[in-house]
Amino acid sequence: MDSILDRVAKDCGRRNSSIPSTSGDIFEPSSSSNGEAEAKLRATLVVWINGLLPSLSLPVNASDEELRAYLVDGTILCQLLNKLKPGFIPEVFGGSGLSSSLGSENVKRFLSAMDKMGLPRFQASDLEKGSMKIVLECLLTLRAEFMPDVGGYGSTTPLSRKSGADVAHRQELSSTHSSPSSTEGRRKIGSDSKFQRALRSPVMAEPSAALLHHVGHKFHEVFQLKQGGYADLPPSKISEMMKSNSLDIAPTQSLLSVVNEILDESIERKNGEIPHQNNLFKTREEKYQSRIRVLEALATGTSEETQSVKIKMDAEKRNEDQDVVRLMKEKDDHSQEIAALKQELETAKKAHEERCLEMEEEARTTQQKLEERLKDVEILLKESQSRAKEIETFSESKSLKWSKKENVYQIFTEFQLGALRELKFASQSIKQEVVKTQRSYAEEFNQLGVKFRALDHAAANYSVVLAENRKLHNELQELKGNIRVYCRIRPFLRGQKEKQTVIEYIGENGELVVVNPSKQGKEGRRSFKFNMVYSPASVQAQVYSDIQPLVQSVLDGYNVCIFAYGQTGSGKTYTMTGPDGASEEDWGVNYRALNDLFRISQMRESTFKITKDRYYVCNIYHASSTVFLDLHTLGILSTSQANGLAVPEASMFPVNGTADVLDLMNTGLRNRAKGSTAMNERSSRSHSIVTIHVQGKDIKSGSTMHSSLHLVDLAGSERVDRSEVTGDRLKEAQHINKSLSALGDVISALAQKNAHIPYRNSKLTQVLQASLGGQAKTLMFVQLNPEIGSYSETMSTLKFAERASGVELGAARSSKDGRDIRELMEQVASLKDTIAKKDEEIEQLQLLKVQKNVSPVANGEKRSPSSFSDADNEERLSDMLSDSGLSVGTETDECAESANPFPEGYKRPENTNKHKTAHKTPRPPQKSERDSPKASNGLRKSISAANMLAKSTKGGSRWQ
Ligand SMILES: Nc1ncnc2c1ncn2[C@@H]1O[C@H](COP(=O)(O)OP(=O)(O)OP(=O)(O)O)[C@@H](O)[C@H]1O
Repeated sequence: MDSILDRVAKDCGRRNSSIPSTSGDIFEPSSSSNGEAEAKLRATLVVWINGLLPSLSLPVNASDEELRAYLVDGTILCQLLNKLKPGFIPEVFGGSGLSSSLGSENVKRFLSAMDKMGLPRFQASDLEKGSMKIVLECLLTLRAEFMPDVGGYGSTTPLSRKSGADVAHRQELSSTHSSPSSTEGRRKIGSDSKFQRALRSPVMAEPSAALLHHVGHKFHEVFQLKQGGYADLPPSKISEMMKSNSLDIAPTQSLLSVVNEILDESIERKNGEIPHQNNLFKTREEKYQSRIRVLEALATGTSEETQSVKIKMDAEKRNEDQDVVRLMKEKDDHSQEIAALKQELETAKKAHEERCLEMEEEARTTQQKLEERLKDVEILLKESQSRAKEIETFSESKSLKWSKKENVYQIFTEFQLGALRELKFASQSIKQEVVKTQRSYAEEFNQLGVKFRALDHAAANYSVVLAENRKLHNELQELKGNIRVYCRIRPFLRGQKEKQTVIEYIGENGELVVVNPSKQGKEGRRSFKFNMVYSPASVQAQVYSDIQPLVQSVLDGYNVCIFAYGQTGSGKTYTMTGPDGASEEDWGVNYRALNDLFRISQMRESTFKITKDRYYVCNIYHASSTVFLDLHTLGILSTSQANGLAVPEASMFPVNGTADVLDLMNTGLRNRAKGSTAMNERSSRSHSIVTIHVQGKDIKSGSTMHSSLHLVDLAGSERVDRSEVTGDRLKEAQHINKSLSALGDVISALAQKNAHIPYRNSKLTQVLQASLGGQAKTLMFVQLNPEIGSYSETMSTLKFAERASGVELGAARSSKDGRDIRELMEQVASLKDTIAKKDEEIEQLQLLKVQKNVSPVANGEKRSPSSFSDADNEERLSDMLSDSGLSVGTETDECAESANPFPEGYKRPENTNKHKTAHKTPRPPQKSERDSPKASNGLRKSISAANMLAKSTKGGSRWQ
């Protein structure tokens, strides 16, 4: 079967001379060759394609192969179709270098689109290498489909003159009519146009005109009146048409065209639904074709032939009628089917419309939401934009700031780098210097090491030398027998408001600086140096630990005297005894010393036997009365007595331990006179002397030892104006001061090494004579009150102490290990000398006496020895004995001044006369004295002289 193109080409060729062309380009009379026609056709198509896709600018005279080359990848085909029917092929592969697979995919899509539209198509292989005719035919069909005005195979209006917009407009119209609501209309239009096309086709152009002319427009009327498609014609109409002989006289071509159109429409309608009918139609088409050919032959053939043909045709016509009936029936069936389908379509359409409405509603809501969201987003966007602007501004200012800072830092860094360079330079030079210094330092260090070693050696030597010095100094002190002076400063008392002190400095080596509050600068300062100075913070144990060796030396046979001196309230009793009701910790020197003596004597028991421990307490009141615990006779005896006692033996009590001593001491303390002054609430109004007398024997050597320990707490000196005392208390104070000044005189005399030491000026000095003038170890506690108000007393106390520290007593001597014999020997020797001197003096006295006895006679005032008063005699004798080293205890006028010198509860000794006599009686000569004939002789002489004198006055002697 010839293709449309062939037919067109043939028709063109057949009629090009007789039938003038009313159409456009391709139907113009050709040069009789198919090639030219094809070329024209191609050109027309190319122009059309270029019109739709101007960007392509395909060459108009492109050959088959050239066109193939353009179209082979299907891109242009798909684009063309999309142009005609937008979005019909959703995805088109394109671009240069498109792969063949994608190209073939494009072609496939184009072909399937053609199938969908029910348009004839070519095979993919045709495009690749087959006949381009089929391809061009297909494109022509496509053009005709979308551009009916132009026509399928030709156009009255050249395509190139039609704008793309017109085409698009038509397409739009077409698509508008193709909406579901106007499907029918579209079909009608489509059918109508096809029919019109068939009528207008070049094939039909001339015959149809002729036919119309010959058949009196019948056929034309039939088909012109037709509205809608052939399928829509009612069966009655069709049978009417079939029966009418208008068809018989209708030109073959017209019939053929109509049949073709009907078939096309049928195919169109049934496409996809009844594929097998296509074949049927095709067969039928062929049949008609043959019939047409027969009819044509008839038109030109003989009458016989016509007859036979007519018969044949009648038969065929009958068959055809039958076919028509059958077809009509089929058509009815199909109509019913179509109605059902229409109904179905309606329902589907309704459902679809509902769904559309729903979807529209949904879309509206979604749109609203989206709009709201959009608004929100817009607001957000605005905010973000403003924020972004802000940030931008801020960041700009920041960056400006940072850049400024950067500049500053840069300058600073540069400056620092410069400084660093300088520093590096400096550090290098310093390093060099350091290295130099290190070297020199190392050298110096070595030298220093050498020097240090030498210094260390010297220091070691120095400490040795220092220790030796100290030892030597002590030994010298010992040898010199200086009175040791320990100064103790009382702390401020509780409740004392004024706490300004006169003590400025306390040195470790006994230095003390006192400042005068009324004087400024150097003048107001006075420094002193003693063996020891105790600060107010010092405690009893510490103080005692320093004097302990002294106490121990008592058991080595030394006489020791410790006495406390100071103004009233300066802490003498505190140091010597301790505070009232003292605990063991607060015990004073007295308790601790006694305790030690007993402890050490017990420890030495195996080597040294203590044969006699004696203890007595002596209170000197008003410096005139002496109270002994046993109320025995009172008297101050010679310090030269072998037992070293200055009081009679009768006053001694044996003690066996500390407890006994404590009892005795407490009794003594109770008996001690006390009174309250403005300076001290519990002022001691008497001197208190505690004496321990020790006698012992060395078990090995058999040598004997006797020694004594005096612990003296003097009554306080006081300025009566400050102590505000009156009456008896004033007298008391005056006496105390007197006895203390007597002590001061003795100390001064001793310090100045006077020949005459006025021991006898007071009882106190007489009692202490052995310790102050003898070869005893003597220690004085100088007590100070640090108050500013006591400055003058403090100064006089310190001056006194200074004088005392200068007193040299000579080396202390122990009575142990025969020393007493040596001492006695020496004593004897000196006594011998003294006695010799005294003998002479006595002789002189006797001479004097004789002269006196003679002179009264001569003067007429003869006076007997008995005419000397007791006092005169005692005085003279005492002086004589004192000068000769002997002392006689006398009860001076001071004693008489005291109305009742005994403390309460004590009675004056009964044997007053005896007492008086006794203490005026010279003591019996000692054994050593008796042993020495010369001494005893001299002594006897002196004693006899004394006795003689005594007898002349009182006639009694203690040593009788
Ligand atoms: N070192 C000290 N530590 C604490 N208190 C002290 C010290 N020395 C003295 N005292 C206190 O000072 C006051 C006076 O002391 P104390 O009676 O011993 O003086 P004194 O010199 O004996 O006086 P007086 O001569 O009038 O008898 C007392 O209350 C005593 O307890």
